[in-house]
Amino acid sequence: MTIFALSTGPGISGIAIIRVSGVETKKVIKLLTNGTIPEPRIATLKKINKINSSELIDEGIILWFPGPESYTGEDMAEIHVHGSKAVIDALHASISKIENCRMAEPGEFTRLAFQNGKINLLKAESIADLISAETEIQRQQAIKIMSGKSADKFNELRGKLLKILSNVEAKIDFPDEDLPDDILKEIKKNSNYVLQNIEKILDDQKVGERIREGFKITILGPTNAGKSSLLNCLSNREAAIVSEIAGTTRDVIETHLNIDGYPVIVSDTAGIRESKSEIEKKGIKLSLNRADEADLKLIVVDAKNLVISDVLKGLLDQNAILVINKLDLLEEDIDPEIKKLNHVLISIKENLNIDQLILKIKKNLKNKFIKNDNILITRERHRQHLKQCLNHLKSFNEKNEVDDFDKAAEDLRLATRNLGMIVGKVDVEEILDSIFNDFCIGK
Ligand SMILES: Nc1nc2c(c(=O)[nH]1)N(C=O)[C@@H](CNc1ccc(C(=O)N[C@@H](CCC(=O)O)C(=O)O)cc1)CN2
Ligand SMILES: Nc1nc2c(ncn2[C@@H]2O[C@H](COP(=O)(O)OP(=O)(O)OP(=O)(O)O)[C@@H](O)[C@H]2O)c(=O)[nH]1
Ligand SMILES: [K+]
Ligand SMILES: [Mg+2]
Repeated sequence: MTIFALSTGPGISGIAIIRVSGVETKKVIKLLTNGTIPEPRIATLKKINKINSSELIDEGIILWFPGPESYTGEDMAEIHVHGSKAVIDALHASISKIENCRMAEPGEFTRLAFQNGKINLLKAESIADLISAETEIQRQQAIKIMSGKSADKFNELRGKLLKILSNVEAKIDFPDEDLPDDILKEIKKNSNYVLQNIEKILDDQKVGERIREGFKITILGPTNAGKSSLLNCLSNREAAIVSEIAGTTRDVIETHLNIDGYPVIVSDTAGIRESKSEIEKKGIKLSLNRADEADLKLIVVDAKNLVISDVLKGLLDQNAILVINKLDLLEEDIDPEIKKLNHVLISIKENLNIDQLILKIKKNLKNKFIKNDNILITRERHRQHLKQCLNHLKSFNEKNEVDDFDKAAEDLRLATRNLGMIVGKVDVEEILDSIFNDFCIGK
């Protein structure tokens, strides 16, 4: 099957690129240009006609990449045309008429690249991350993984396990021969090395995932404290409705920010109070769920009504900042007990001390992004495989008895398999759909 898709973004653009991959690629070029195949990898200007007609669609540039030296490893072509809906539609319609040509699924070009051994699974995922990167740090992380350092590390660890496995299997094949002491020592050394490396990689404060998905800040507090006002103030736009009516916000409202290159998702939530309204109660439940997931909580309270409920007290941990708002209305001193908490006094109305709050947020953020190791886990999938690997390795280490060699070998095989799945070295067919469905079309 030959696939094709628009690889540049949708909407009007100066130029659009349609990519083709598969055995019929040459035929597609010939039929569209009524002519010869350009020199490989040389941009060549051509008149592009409707199939089986001399009606001109557009003048465009054709790039011909004969397989296997192409992105997917198959024969490929790029057709660069003017980026209008009409040109793209006409081109799509023409290519669809050619036998065995169909529109590509999301991520299908990259899936082919993986299946044809051009790239490993980590690289495929990081290409998707690079395409959706919005901030500098997200771009750097994606490029780092694309360059292959993490994959090298996982392959190195897997290699060590395979080495152990071959020794253990030798013992199973020749049960009468004891493993020499130096080999037993080597096995112990290597399995501990892998174990410690994985433990170190897992002990990462989820930095990689935070960079990929965004650092989660949740605004919480009693009704009318100014939570929605704070969201609007931080994101510089009217994202949420502000009113003097208590209970205005019911749903969670999110905005995406870029703070010094760090991706941040700020959520405004329903004010927390005793409520009889079923809708409001649902909103409050959502607020508390968000509090659980947050990397940082901004607990907003009204300076003139400084009672902190038990629920809010429970949320004031080391990942929380107490934001005392409406400083402009404050007449008396603040309770010294409250002053002991990690707090900041602001007025959104008078724009007082907002910079202090942002500084505090940045400090918290930067602390969370510190990481000494180069190996970054960017997805839950990687974490799960590493945890499984660790469990099997621990179970392997517990088996010292001579009779347990069979079971030990099985533990090792499973540990090795889980490491292999991260990079895509072993059969991962069942997880490919879920990985590539997140891609955009044309990639
Ligand atoms: N026009 C265009 N720009 C693009 C891409 C593309 O496909 N087309 N890319 C798409 O991702 C990225 C560049 N990545 C690419 C990766 C591999 C090959 C490729 O043809 N690889 C062959 C030959 C390698 C070589 O000659 O060095 C191969 O791996 O065998 C092309 C682009 C970004 N820019
Ligand atoms: N005086 C004063 N009023 C403020 C300040 N910040 C917000 N307000 C007002 O406080 C009221 C409530 O603000 P909101 O942002 O809607 O409060 P909220 O916490 O989102 O309220 P709910 O969504 O109902 O829980 C509005 O009338 C705001 O204009 C401030 O710094 N000073
Ligand atoms: K309100
Ligand atoms: Mg609100």
